[in-house]
Amino acid sequence: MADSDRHLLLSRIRDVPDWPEPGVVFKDITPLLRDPAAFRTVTELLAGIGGEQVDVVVGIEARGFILGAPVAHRLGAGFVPIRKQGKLPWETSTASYQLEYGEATIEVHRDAFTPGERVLIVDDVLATGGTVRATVDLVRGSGADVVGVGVLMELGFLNGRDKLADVRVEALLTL
Ligand SMILES: O=P(O)(O)OC[C@H]1O[C@H](OP(=O)(O)OP(=O)(O)O)[C@H](O)[C@@H]1O
Ligand SMILES: Nc1ncnc2[nH]cnc12
Repeated sequence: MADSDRHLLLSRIRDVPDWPEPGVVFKDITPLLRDPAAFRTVTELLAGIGGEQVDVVVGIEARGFILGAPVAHRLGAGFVPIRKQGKLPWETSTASYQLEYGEATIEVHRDAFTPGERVLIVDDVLATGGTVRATVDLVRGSGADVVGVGVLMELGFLNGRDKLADVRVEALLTL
């Protein structure tokens, strides 16, 4: 990434100390989304991680939807939402995991993928890696192939990659 792009993105991510609980420094991307140049830059760079052979982009609720959908559009791919428990209307596959601040369960529709489809997973933050690990397992469990994971930022000190040795993970920024 160009230095100018890196500086632009870093300048649009706001640290919010002690949110949602004491001891967590929350990385707020709303200033980045609000800035057309920064938003477009992130979308283009994440699409570049996928390359040309992506059939489906998976976005993880909620911030992964905001980044994943424009990436899918740009790649000419479909979009599949991975949602928090209880939000999807049809039959689902489910996975649970720990977060930096709590615990969560995610779901995907059982017919979301065709076996052999090439999937790019998109999210805003890789922290402890639990969310992406659960997502990779859901996608693979349906018979699709994960070609990579693209995140806007990785919180390196939380060692999320330790859970993801079997998948290609690209972060635009490492903090
Ligand atoms: O690597 P991990 O430790 O699993 O954490 C990363 C996840 O945490 C945040 O989502 P959150 O569950 O807070 O949901 P939100 O996007 O709805 O705020 C973030 O958007 C990632 O999805
Ligand atoms: N510190 C953090 N900021 C924003 N999103 C997160 N997801 C997990 N940890 C996070």
